[in-house]
Amino acid sequence: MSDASYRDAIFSTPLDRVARFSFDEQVVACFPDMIRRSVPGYGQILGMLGVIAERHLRHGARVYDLGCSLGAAGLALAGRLPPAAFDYTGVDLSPAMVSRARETLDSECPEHAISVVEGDIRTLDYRPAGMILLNFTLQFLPPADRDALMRRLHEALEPGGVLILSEKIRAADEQENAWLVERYHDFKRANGYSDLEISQKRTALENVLIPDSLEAHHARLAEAGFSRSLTWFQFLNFASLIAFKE
Ligand SMILES: Nc1ncnc2c1ncn2[C@@H]1O[C@H](C[S@+](CC[C@H]([NH3+])C(=O)[O-])CC(=O)[O-])[C@@H](O)[C@H]1O
Ligand SMILES: O=C(O)C(=O)Cc1ccccc1
Repeated sequence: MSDASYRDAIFSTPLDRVARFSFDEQVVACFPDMIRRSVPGYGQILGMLGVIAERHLRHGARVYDLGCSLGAAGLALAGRLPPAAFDYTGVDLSPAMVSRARETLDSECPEHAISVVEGDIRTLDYRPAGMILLNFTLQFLPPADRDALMRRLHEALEPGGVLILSEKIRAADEQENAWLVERYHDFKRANGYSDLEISQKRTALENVLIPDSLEAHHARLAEAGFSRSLTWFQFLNFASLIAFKE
């Protein structure tokens, strides 16, 4: 397997039938480029994970990165924290993502305690953790499965632990939502995506990526038992929340 990364051109030519979006080999091969050009604030959020961990993570505690894809959050943490500071477990359902993540993390941060598990975050057996990351992953779960997962994650966190939840969001107000979605498409255009790419990817993501509103996220976190949550980052219709376990 090569570790080359390609420019995302998946939706650049007209497709007879646009298939449901999936995290297959084709997506894995261009994923770093796709996510950086498609998620406003992605790099800034990653950069803050280590900063937040420095303030909130008990020394040596476990960090779960759920839906870790290529392990970018693990790399970001390892770039800022020494090896003894944390024990990283990345989890992803896509075998193609998991094998690439293992290769990258093994070669980029051999000193850090890092493991990557292929599995479904809905059924994983969680061990106690100091920090749980859901960086643009919850949005891909069926909405009916989201509340139960959040309750299990709250249970797995140690007292004083934090959960970081980054998501594409839907504004509760329709007019506000339409403006954010239009400017998001402008953002993608400014990053080199054509109208065809934007519209075919939108079709592929229908009923696959289902955004909630910020209000729904905060309400779910409260119901799961988190004593406090706040939105620490927003750029267009993408946001990141932090939730605290007492
Ligand atoms: N049930 C599931 N169980 C495990 N993994 C899942 C599941 N459903 C989806 N995934 C995985 O969640 C990841 C979502 S991408 C995360 C980016 C990363 N966090 C990053 O910081 O670069 C976000 C995006 O592409 O917008 C994919 O790798 C899926 O295979
Ligand atoms: O590209 C989009 O339209 C998105 O919503 C972001 C995204 C980024 C990477 C994979 C799937 C969705």
